[in-house]
Amino acid sequence: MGVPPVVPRCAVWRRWAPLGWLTGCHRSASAQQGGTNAPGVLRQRELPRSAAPRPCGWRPRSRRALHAAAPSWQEVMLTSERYGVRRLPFSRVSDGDVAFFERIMPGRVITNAEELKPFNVDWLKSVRGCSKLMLKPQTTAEVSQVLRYCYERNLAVNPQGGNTGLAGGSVPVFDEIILSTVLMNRITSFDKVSGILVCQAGCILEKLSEYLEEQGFIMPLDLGAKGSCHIGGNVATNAGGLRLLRYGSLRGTVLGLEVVLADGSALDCLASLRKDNTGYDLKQLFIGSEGTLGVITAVSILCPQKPKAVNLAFLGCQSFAKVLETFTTCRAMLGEILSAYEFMDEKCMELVERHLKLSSPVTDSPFYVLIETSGSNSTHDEEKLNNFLEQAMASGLVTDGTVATDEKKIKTLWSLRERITEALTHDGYVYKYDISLPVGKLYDLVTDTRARLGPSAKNVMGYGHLGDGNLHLNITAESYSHSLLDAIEPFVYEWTARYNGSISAEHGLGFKKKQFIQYSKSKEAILLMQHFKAMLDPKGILNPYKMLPSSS
Ligand SMILES: O=C(O)CC[C@@H](O)C(=O)O
Ligand SMILES: [Zn+2]
Repeated sequence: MGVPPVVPRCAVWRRWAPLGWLTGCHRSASAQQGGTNAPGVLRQRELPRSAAPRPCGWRPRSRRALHAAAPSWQEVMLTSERYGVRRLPFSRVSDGDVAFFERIMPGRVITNAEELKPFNVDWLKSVRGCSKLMLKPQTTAEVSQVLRYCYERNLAVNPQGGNTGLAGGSVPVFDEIILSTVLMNRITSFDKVSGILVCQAGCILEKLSEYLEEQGFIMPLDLGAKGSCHIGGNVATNAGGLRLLRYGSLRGTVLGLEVVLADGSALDCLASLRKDNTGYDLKQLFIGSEGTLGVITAVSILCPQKPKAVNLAFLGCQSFAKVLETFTTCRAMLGEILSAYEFMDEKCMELVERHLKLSSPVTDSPFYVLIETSGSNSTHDEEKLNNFLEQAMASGLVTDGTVATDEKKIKTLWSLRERITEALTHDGYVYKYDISLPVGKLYDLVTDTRARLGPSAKNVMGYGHLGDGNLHLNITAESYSHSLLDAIEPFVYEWTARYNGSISAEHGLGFKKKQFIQYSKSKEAILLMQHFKAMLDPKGILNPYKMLPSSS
């Protein structure tokens, strides 16, 4: 990637370069990033240009690379041992069960222990189950058959998409049958007039994005795990991501769902309507239910028009107060074209540089912000952005920065933020907290946690979706330790509850946070959730040990 020679380099303060240039003293990203995760390499368009519905189950881009670099499966302690969990009295998978599944989906029944290993461990290598069976249905009818059988036999089931979850919700705790959506990867329809996409649950988010982009649309959500995560898993966890500020949450953009319930009955709520006020909105029950109420098999989702002009500014700020002020200023000055406002602290930058060999495009600062604009008129958008940047500069809100309009350069800048999670996995064991807070208090939690843990933590850092009031507080240590965990929890949850925050903004509760739900939900609300669970899944076979605390 060439840097325009006319741009002043490495000055203490640089003038803003014309939009579309990456300014400053960063080294060539293409020479340094390498690896299969490098932007541009990973997001090559693989889809043919035809608009016809097609499967979208291409090989995920990033999980392989990450798994290759991380510790081996055997090093991950069994969840049941680490957390002292007792197995519930479900039946155990018998040879007869395997024979039944082989009959209904020949060749798509995995019992080989080696093959099963990656699906028993989460992406973070923090929880591990010991499932002996994975099933790969292709149709809703097959999911129905499987669940009907499991329900009768009292066999526990762990629905699994791309296994990119960060709260331990996507892998078994014991020997639950893994019900993978990996082969449910067909796009059913896309309506260019309404922008409504209907697809199976196992479509990979990035493949959907590529498919839509060919037609002038985008997915309303975007996240770092896009190369592996499945849309069904996104909906099941109500994933937020980088575009929520602009397009809202999946609770608004998902228009319909098809779900198979625990007893195998299929619930068709796959509406493709913007408006539908006929009775309770049942699909909302399954959005964010983390596979505990039903298995999502198909999704109908409203997709925005692809913006014609996208700009990304990467800026350095001297304090968190300036990060906040920059946000209010840019919201006021950019208005409708603001599409993302993300922040990261200097620790995050240090770790992406050290572990991923990415390079910062700006001079070292205590905080960095990424501001994305998306609009339909590049002249108008650039003028607005320039005005904002001049003002931010003149008033000392930001002390350094760079701007990109070129798609490749935008991706390079985004990767500094998107790949923090990956960088942290190379730093040791990661304790992960995904907190919603009043935005003004967001970084205080990082500072207080850092002060509390002192040298017992290797690194404590904060980043996230500032525009959504969502902090990702991450703590690394050489290895997992009970005593460090005890120092963090419930401290972080109590702190969050004190400011009426949420202990899970977008990652869900999964296995790791289910016992702490009471910090964010009232007793009555939890009880009602348990009633819903008991009504829809009376035997509790769907994703047991997750999301809700045990009622006893
Ligand atoms: O790793 C994390 O804590 C956050 C992951 C993801 O939600 C992100 O925003 O990058
Ligand atoms: Zn996030």
